[in-house]
Amino acid sequence: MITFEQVSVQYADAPAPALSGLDLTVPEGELCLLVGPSGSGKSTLLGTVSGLVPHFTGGVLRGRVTVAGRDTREHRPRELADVVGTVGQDPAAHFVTDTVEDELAYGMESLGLPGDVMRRRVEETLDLLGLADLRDRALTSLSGGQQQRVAIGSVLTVHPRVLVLDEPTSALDPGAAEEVLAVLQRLVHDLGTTVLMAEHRLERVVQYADQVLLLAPGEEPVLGEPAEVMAHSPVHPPVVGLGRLAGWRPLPLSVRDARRKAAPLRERLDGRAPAGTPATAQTATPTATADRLAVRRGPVPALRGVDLTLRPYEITALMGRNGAGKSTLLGSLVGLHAPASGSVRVGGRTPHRTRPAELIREVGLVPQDPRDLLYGESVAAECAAADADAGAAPGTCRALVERLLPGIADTAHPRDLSEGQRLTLALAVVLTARPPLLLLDEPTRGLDYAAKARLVGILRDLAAEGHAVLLATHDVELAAELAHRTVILAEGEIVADGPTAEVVVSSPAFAPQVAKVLAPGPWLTVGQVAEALRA
Ligand SMILES: Nc1ncnc2c1ncn2[C@@H]1O[C@H](COP(=O)(O)OP(=O)(O)OP(=O)(O)O)[C@@H](O)[C@H]1O
Ligand SMILES: Nc1ncnc2c1ncn2[C@@H]1O[C@H](COP(=O)(O)OP(=O)(O)OP(=O)(O)O)[C@@H](O)[C@H]1O
Repeated sequence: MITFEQVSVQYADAPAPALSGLDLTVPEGELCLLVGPSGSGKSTLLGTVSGLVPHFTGGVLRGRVTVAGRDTREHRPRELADVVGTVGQDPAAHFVTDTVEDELAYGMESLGLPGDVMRRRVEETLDLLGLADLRDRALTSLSGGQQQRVAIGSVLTVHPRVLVLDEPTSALDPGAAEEVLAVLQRLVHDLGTTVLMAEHRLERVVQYADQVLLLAPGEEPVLGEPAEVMAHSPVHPPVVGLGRLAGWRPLPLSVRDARRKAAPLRERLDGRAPAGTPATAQTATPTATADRLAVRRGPVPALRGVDLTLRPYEITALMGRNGAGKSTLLGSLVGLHAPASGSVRVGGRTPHRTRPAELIREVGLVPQDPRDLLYGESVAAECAAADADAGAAPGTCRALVERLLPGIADTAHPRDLSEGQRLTLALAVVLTARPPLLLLDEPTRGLDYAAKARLVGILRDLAAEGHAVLLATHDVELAAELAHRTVILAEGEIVADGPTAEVVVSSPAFAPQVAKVLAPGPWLTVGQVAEALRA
């Protein structure tokens, strides 16, 4: 269905090709998962299929890519729209209408489908993606995850033969991610749709893949059975890490398969406990507090009666369904939203009444879309500005970028960076200021496991020095790895608040893979298990 013949892509000014030597076929009716480190060329590869590369991105495409027999270099994306549906990494950037319902219908309208078919498919899709209550809403008023659902829905309504999806679950809560993947699997099995999908959170997707295509810089692309590729892949989900550690063959790809093999490991671990996270200073003066905080976003009561205290030395994960109010809470802590009632204090100040120049000494936010923070013309300029704003020694920000994700060019324009590279830059800009309170909104989009591990290291160091960290995330593995404490929001209210191990294990939606495999044991991460086995 999709063929690549000797494909390579070279962007202007880039030192090396983003993609080279790609020679393979994705058969009809299969779900092919594209994996590889940040910046390895996944989005570029997807772009050659949807026609965005090189028509919209620039650069030179060599070789030939065909989809359903059409050469993507000779057909612009519009002329491929009846066969290929594409969801990019930044859904909001590609919306063409103003409301949810119009957006879902738009693709069908441009293909001239009959009105009754359009009506039916819009209704089906609203239900399928949990969007029925939002049908009349302006797209700009949606939360990040709600926008991503609309973007996925708008390509599903067209029933294209090929779906090209770039990190389609990155902003989705765990439940929604499972639902979307179940829908995709049904399209593959029942309608013979071909799906090509890039994703970093392999724990969510690898068990649905028929084939895995691994890209790694400087190495030949590898296409194969998921279990075979995972046995050697540098990026792999926790269940595979556990399987490799325990020597399970064949390698399990799902929690269910791993549980079947786990009895001996559970016995070996019996009577041991994970090394506890160091106790935090409960007595320290709070860094920030919310007191009966209520915030409205338009007509929506986004936060209701929120009581929260954030302390130095503590890393807190903020979790909850799409639209639960996570971004709103982070925004309130940096003064973006005034309380409707109740109060919020950060470093003794009231954020929405504090001048930005003063507030940045108290609190820094890495927003859900890192573009909101980046204005420079190059990586070097952005870093120099960050050093100056923070009064940090020249080179501080650049060193942080290098530590998080090595190899990003100084001269690159932030606009041209891969998703993970851009997030890395935004993280470094905020970390340069070393504010006492650090807020991160979904900080692992586009990041591979190695970059995530380095981010974990940096945040742990900051917490150990007395910074308070609050991260809103759908990444249950990250929360398990990093957070001392987990707070769960539901419809604007806090419904759970306690030590991460207790909060996440008691909830199937938020439990990490290792906890599910080794339940009822107290284990959350592969690292904890490895350490216990060494001891
Ligand atoms: N339009 C462009 N101009 C110049 N360089 C680009 C452009 N788009 C991407 N690149 C570079 O090409 C390389 C591959 O980027 P790509 O977005 O394909 O990676 P990726 O594997 O999708 O990364 P991520 O996992 O972070 O999304 C990166 O080094 C990136 O900086
Ligand atoms: N301008 C607005 N008008 C109406 N409703 C809004 C507006 N802005 C936000 N909302 C709603 O407020 C609620 C909270 O949004 P918020 O972005 O805080 O959610 P979230 O928990 O961060 O979600 P996600 O996980 O999807 O990022 C959502 O239901 C959202 O649709």
